[in-house]
Amino acid sequence: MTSLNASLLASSAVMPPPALCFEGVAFSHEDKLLLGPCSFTLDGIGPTLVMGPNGAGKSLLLRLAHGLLSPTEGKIAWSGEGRPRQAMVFQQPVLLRRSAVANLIHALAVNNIPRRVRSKLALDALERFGLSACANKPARVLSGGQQQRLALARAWVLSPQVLFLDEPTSALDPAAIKAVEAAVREFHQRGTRIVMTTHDIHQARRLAGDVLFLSGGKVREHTPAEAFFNTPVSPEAQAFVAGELVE
Ligand SMILES: Nc1ncnc2c1ncn2[C@@H]1O[C@H](COP(=O)(O)OP(=O)(O)OP(=O)(O)O)[C@@H](O)[C@H]1O
Repeated sequence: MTSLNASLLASSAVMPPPALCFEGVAFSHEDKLLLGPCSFTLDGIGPTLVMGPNGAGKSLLLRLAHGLLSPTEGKIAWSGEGRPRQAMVFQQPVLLRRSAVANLIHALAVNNIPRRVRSKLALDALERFGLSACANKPARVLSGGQQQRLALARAWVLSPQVLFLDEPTSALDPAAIKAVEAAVREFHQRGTRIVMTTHDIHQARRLAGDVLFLSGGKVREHTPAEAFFNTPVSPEAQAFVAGELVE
């Protein structure tokens, strides 16, 4: 491990992950309210799993939190000073037309990591994610599972304090899902705040520390995972956990 990663790791091990606070946040488009207004704070250890039916507003919530969209009302705040280091992994990985290792080196360069350590950090991350043999292959010819692991490796090299994952496993087979879930756990153990959407209730049971449940653009419930799965309170969450078709 390089001293750069070691020092980032040491700092994230002692620091609790930054808390995320939505205060009356809403997002409208062409006068149509799509999300909120919603207020909640993610200050537990997580991982936070964001669940709800299609169109509930899960991706919008993640994009707002990550800063890809601005709320039309309300405020999004982080504990600590400024914005934390954060990364996002999407359902379809967004990779550059270059080799796997070059994708990681590019991410390090964009984040001002010194040139002399970039190759070593990139190769270490590829090894960590079982991608050493693919280092020089074009990223876009990798399998779906390999591409998703590459997207995770790219997040990993940046030692994010917060990682958003938007349905990262919905296009993957069971073996690839297992690899992604193992990586999510490792980020979490490293002290990264995880906020992840999924449609897979079994996956949520495996990973969640707390659940944020949305339907119709509203946050219906935000509770520890055990309470959500055993004693959901809102009628929408009760129906969802019971396996009924919720709109
Ligand atoms: N940038 C945008 N501008 C306008 N409308 C949007 C935008 N992003 C999403 N929407 C709309 O907002 C609603 C919520 O979409 P969102 O993608 O957040 O749902 P979701 O819960 O993630 O759904 P799914 O489970 O199908 O991915 C949808 O009606 C969608 O069409």
